[in-house]
Amino acid sequence: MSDQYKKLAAERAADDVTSGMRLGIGTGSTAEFFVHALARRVQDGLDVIGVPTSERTRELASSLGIRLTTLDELPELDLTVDGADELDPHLSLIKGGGGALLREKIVASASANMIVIADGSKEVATLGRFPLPIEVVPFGLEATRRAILKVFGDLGLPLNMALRGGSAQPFVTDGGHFILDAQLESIPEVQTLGDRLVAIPGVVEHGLFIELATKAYVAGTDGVKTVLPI
Ligand SMILES: O=C[C@H](O)[C@H](O)[C@H](O)COP(=O)(O)O
Repeated sequence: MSDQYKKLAAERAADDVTSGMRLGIGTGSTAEFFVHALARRVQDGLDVIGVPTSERTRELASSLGIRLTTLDELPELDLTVDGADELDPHLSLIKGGGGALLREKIVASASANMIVIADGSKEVATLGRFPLPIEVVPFGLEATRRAILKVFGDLGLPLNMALRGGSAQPFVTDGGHFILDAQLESIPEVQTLGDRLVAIPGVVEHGLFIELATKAYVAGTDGVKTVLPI
């Protein structure tokens, strides 16, 4: 069922794309529906150029005939369309469930607008039910882990964090980093937490996307609704 809603939201976002746009193209199962919808429009003559947010998305978009480039070639984009693991009424997001948060955040930050596409299960009043992905450099992992836990302790958050993939075979991101997933239950102060995390030297990025999304299409039994940040 949720696949059907992901597809509906993705197709609505594809309708917003106009010829000449420079597009950031997201990662994940919802973004894949967008790539397919966009490819159909490209086959019908839509002229766009895209910057993918992961190798996975690059392969899919390229195989479907979408013209691609890199952010170095095209450092300013008109619109990024991407999924999310959670979105709140301010359109603050948790992203990175698929491990692509770093490139996704760089691409979204280089875009004038960002549309989030999601099924209704991703909507929450307060972020935190979904484990927060934190991308870290492998060097000094244990020291970085302790520094992160210290931040959680200072902010009264649960000290509950796991290395994605496990220590025997950690998941490695496109950038060659590891991911720590923090089960925080509820994050009342997203900005404070984000600021404290990026101040830790071993932290590359975290999955909190704050003031990046300009609109969301959220699909459910009542169809697709447009959400603007409050
Ligand atoms: O790293 C992955 C991305 O942030 C995804 O956009 C996010 O995890 C949502 O993925 P999905 O659309 O598969 O639920």
